[in-house]
Amino acid sequence: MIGISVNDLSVSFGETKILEDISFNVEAGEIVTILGPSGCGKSTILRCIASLHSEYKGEIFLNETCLVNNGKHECNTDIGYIFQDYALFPHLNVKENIEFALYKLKQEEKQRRVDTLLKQFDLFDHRYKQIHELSGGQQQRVSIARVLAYEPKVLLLDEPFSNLDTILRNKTKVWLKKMIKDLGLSAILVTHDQKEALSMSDKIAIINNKKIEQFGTSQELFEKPKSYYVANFLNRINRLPYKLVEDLGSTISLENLAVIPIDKIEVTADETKIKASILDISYCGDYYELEVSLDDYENMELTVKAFCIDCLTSMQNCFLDIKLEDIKIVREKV
Ligand SMILES: Nc1ncnc2c1ncn2[C@@H]1O[C@H](COP(=O)(O)OP(=O)(O)OP(=O)(O)O)[C@@H](O)[C@H]1O
Repeated sequence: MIGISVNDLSVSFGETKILEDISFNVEAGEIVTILGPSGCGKSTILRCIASLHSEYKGEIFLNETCLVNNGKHECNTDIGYIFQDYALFPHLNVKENIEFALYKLKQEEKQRRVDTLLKQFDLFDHRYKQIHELSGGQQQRVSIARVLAYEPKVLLLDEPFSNLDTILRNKTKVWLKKMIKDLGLSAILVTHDQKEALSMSDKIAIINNKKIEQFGTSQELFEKPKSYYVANFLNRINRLPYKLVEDLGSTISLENLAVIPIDKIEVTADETKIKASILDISYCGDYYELEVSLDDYENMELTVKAFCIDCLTSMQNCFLDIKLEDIKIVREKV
């Protein structure tokens, strides 16, 4: 199995610096997700690892082997790159797309490998179809099968679910994660979808302002975010007033912020709790989302979830139960 090390990777396009001193490791067999907003440089990291972009500072290792940063685009067959738009060959059918990179193999071995993949990816009955005759989900399966055909040890996945609808997306996530683990591959997934990152990854790197703001297991980042940016990226949170935290019996220094996930605030009829005015109620199916303002804390506005509206004393006011143990203290800036 192959692990990946990215050490002090910096990339500029012209005068504009996109990435600065990016370092992280993917242990053999791990799935690591790079998470960040559009344009923050996620795909650029993958492109550097795949040697599709070679003008960078820093070093990238596959196990002990340094990918030589010599300005040349060299194809490394240990690495499989699954593109956001699938990048299939439109003039070839499904089978021809999958066998494209296997030209060095003997016909018999090529046939065996392609047939196995066609069956494994549920594409056997579609093997002679042209790419435009396939659904988005089928095209995506062809793009993954085509890469797995040459048996890479490392998979780079650039937003592989972005063209799929919600149902297919969820099914494909489970399937792809199992396949990566079963084959013992190391994988780097790029996404801007926090739920996808949390459910797919062993570890997550969150990019902010050219750098990795936090790197760790999904659980670490979700439960112990270092900064407001990380907390806000992974979960829906409210910032709480300093005075409220003090009134609950704790203290907080001025360089820190107190935050709480929106679903950790309980809406109650208990008048001894924190009084809030209701600004808006939205029906969200299995819960209601309330926009409220805190009457005793400079009318700071919060978003909270209520699971029924019978619990509201009126449609104008409600009371909020906020527990100290649910409050996270994060740094405003790392
Ligand atoms: N070849 C290039 N020349 C100039 N600028 C580029 C080039 N490739 C990427 N960029 C710029 O670098 C930045 C990072 O691009 P990149 O595609 O890595 O972002 P991303 O985080 O993957 O975005 P998205 O989530 O929208 O796909 C963007 O501002 C982009 O415009």
